[in-house]
Amino acid sequence: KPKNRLPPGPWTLPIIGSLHHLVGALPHRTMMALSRRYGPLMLLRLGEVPAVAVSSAEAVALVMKTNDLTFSSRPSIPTMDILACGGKGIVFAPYGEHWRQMRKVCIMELLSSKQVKRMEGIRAELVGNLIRHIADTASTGAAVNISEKVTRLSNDVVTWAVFGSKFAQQGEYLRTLYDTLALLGGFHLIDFFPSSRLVRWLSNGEHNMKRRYSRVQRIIADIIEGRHEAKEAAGSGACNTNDDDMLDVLLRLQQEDALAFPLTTEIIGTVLFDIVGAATETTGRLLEWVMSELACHPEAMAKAQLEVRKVLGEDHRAVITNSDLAELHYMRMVIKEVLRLHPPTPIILRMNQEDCKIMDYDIPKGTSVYVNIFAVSRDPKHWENPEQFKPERFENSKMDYMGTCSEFTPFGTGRRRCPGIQFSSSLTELTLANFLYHFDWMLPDGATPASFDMSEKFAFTVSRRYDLHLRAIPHVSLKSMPSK
Ligand code: HEM
Repeated sequence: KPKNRLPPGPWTLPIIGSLHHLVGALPHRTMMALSRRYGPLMLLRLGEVPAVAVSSAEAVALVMKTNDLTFSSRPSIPTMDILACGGKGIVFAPYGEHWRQMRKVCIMELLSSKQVKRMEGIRAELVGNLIRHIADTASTGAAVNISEKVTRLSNDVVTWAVFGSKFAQQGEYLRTLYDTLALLGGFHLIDFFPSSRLVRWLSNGEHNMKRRYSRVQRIIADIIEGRHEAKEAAGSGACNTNDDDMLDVLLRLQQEDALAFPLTTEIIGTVLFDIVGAATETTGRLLEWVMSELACHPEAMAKAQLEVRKVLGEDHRAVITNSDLAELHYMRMVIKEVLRLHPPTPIILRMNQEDCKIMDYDIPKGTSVYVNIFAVSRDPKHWENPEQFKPERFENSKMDYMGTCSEFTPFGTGRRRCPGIQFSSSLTELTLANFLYHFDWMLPDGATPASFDMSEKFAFTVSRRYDLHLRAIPHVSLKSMPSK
């Protein structure tokens, strides 16, 4: 067999390969810098694991569109495999019949337009609570920790969508989920030397992950048991499928037993973990970066505020709902520009199920593929002044984030594209419109846009390194804040 022609890559060391280029750095930025030197397809040897980094729109189109089916699996990584739970969920599951079934359930039942609509009143209530809380903080003259508030808001919305209103184990469930996700974002030697028994013996990454994940599954099993008991106590007359949260929907499908792969408690627990994990980290991060960029660009902030206040009227509207938002074109351009500069998941993980040739290079079956969408959406070949925050670049442009344009794919593209776009956009737009309508925002004392720290922290998603604190000055009279 002729020798494979592999993509070029940075110099390697014995045993650790290219790991020394990446350890301790922000991987999306380091990979971007390396790819500018070695090309849009770059071979990395992460310990004993061969990986290819994809860093241009042309390469994204070939990998995620032309060869979508070939590259629609996820790599097998020891700590991640524990969360994949033998392929029972969605996010980490390898491509196959089981994933296809769960993806269909996700799109048709859990994240359907009906479910997003069902959450409308709840979103408005939770955003209203936050606006009131910010107004209270503003009246004391203290700064608001935006990072913390938007993370909690997105947690509350998604847990409500999944489990209904507050449930007894919510605190414990979210704490364990966050611990598990934090562990996933960490560095584990075993992920780079999966065949080494010595590393497995020395490293505690897998052990810790198993312990935390089994706690998550136990809590879910308790919640499900409680739900069954409550249903029995309420009797059959209490069924109203219009009010079903995601757990109710899955339990109904379990009872109907019409799926090719019957839903077990473990499968339900895995899917719900995937959805809560995928939703909370990303939407909170996006809102955090939107407010950071606007605070550093007062002219864009003023323009967005003017638009919201003009479209919604200056008559001190108390509650803004999703149906009010259709005309907020500039605000949507701001969101796109932030997704371009700060995609919450800057690297998408894929794996090819077959040998494949891309740009004349061979990508052997089973290679881990790191699609660096961060590098792609800052590529000077496609973006003028790519490092500059300029929402106006989307003016008169048809470019959206639905995966049609390979140079801008913050939600991925192809078969594995994010199924939560509508869920996420409706919360992002509603929250931002309320923030802009009700308050003027200022950097905390002493900070200027030029000196403001915008450094990043990578842990699977990219957040601010330091929480964002802003001072809120109510724009409308406090009397017109959404009432309790
Ligand atoms: C700003 C918000 C969000 C961003 C930027 C984002 C981004 C992404 C990306 C890049 C992927 C991988 C796509 C690929 O492989 O091509 C993904 C997958 C996924 N996302 Fe999101 N996401 C967001 C919000 C959400 C929300 C709110 C939910 C659920 C309520 C969600 C559920 C999922 C699921 C289940 C997958 C796995 C899909 C699969 O593997 O088939 N995401 N997301």
